[in-house]
Amino acid sequence: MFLLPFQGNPVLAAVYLVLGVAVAALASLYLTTRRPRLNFPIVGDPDATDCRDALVEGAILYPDQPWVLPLQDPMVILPHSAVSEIKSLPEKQMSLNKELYVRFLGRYTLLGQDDDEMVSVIKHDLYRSLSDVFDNVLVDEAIYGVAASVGACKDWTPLAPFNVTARIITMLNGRTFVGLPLSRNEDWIHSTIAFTTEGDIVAQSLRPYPSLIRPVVAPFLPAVRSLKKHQALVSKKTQPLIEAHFARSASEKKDPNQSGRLLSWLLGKYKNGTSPNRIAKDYLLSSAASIPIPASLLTHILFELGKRPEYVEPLRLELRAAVEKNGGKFSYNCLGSLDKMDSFIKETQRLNSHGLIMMTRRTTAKFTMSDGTVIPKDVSVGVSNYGLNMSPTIHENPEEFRGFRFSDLRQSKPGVGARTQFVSTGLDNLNWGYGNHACPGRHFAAAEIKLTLAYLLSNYDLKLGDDGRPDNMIFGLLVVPNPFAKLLFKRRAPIAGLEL
Ligand code: HEM
Repeated sequence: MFLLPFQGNPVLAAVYLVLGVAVAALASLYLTTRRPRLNFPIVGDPDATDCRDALVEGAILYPDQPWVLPLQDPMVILPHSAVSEIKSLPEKQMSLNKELYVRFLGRYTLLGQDDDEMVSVIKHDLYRSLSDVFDNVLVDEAIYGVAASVGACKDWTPLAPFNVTARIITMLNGRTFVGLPLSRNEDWIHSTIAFTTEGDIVAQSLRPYPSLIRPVVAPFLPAVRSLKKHQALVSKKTQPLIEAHFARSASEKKDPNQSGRLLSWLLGKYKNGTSPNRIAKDYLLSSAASIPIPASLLTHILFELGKRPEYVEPLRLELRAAVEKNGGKFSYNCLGSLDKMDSFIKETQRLNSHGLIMMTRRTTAKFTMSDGTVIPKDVSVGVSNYGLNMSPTIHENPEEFRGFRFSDLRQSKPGVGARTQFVSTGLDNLNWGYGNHACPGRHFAAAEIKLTLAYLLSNYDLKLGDDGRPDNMIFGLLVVPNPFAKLLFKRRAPIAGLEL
């Protein structure tokens, strides 16, 4: 019989085990740090947590050529002119999913895993039915969500706006995606929000380990276990809905009042059936895209309104006029009349965009740019969004917050209309991305944000606390509002047609 050298000797076995792990760690370290050689200049401090200075410096030093931002996983910053070259490239050339999977450790966080069915449902079904979903599902849920999340506030009441907006957005999404009663289930709401915020903690806690070691370490990390728990809960709670869907007749499935339309559209894509785990994954991936970013933007909007109370009355006047014009009722029809609100939201996004870098992709094949520059395979690339949002050639006095910048522009320069809407995408506006991956949920997001803001403005006064408008928090490429900072809310007499 073949005998292993340590058999029967526990001390030797332990030595072999330690040696084995060390060799695996070294091999893994070698493999993970063995990156394609990048012959581009490096700009910025590898230890900086805020890359804005590097983006400004890089744009001055190398406006027309790629340079490297020395993140832990370095990123090649491409010149703005590259946007039109990369915007429509297929996954086999440049991949958004691969970038997400590698940068955010998708094996553990799910990010970057395949969710084509869900993307298609958001891009096509949800977009086509938006006005119907808005009037029959979202308005009712906004009334419930705002009242339940902000509360009575008879006197000035301090609340952390991110908690409020994340709950409201989660309820609006949930009502559209899975319907009542599940969408208001507290465990469901908690797990959905927690999944989207804890993913980053998982990525951060696992990133320092070499990739071969991560599967060994991961099961012991509390953050990873917690993420798995949320996944399991969503999977368990979705199962009866999936069974009910497949048991319903074709005519029942077409019922416009049927709850949880998005789930129904999604299940329609899985003609040969699917599993609760797969649906949970689709749902959680879409939640990662559709909860933190709109909730953060709404939070920034509330902070900006607290800082600039002079905008509140003009926005309320516009709301009142829109509702009156629409027969005293707030519905999807009103959104087209909310020109100032659209501008205020877009200006807030411009100065607080969640991404300092956009068009982030990973090359899945060698890529030769039109000027002959070669980007090797397996390289992370992106374009400075901060540079565009702060560009004086695109925005007059870019440092200045002008809430009605875009509505004024639309008035004074007829013809710029479509390009300056909040939902517009373009070469000069990457806040939603651009090209084949441009955010497919942006029309839905804009509708949710306007709806929530309308009910908040109508029913509450708000003001900043003594500490003023809190600074944003910057983590590498990401900008988030301070989730702990508070705003004060107080109930007011509502605008007719926008009561809670
Ligand atoms: C203010 C809110 C939002 C912002 C600023 C935003 C922004 C973005 C950006 C920048 C991208 C990447 C585009 C690219 O790299 O070219 C993206 C992708 C995506 N977004 Fe959004 N998003 C928002 C809300 C939403 C919502 C509400 C949904 C779902 C209903 C959603 C679903 C998605 C999906 C599925 C993708 C991936 C698209 C693909 O793989 O092709 N987003 N979003």
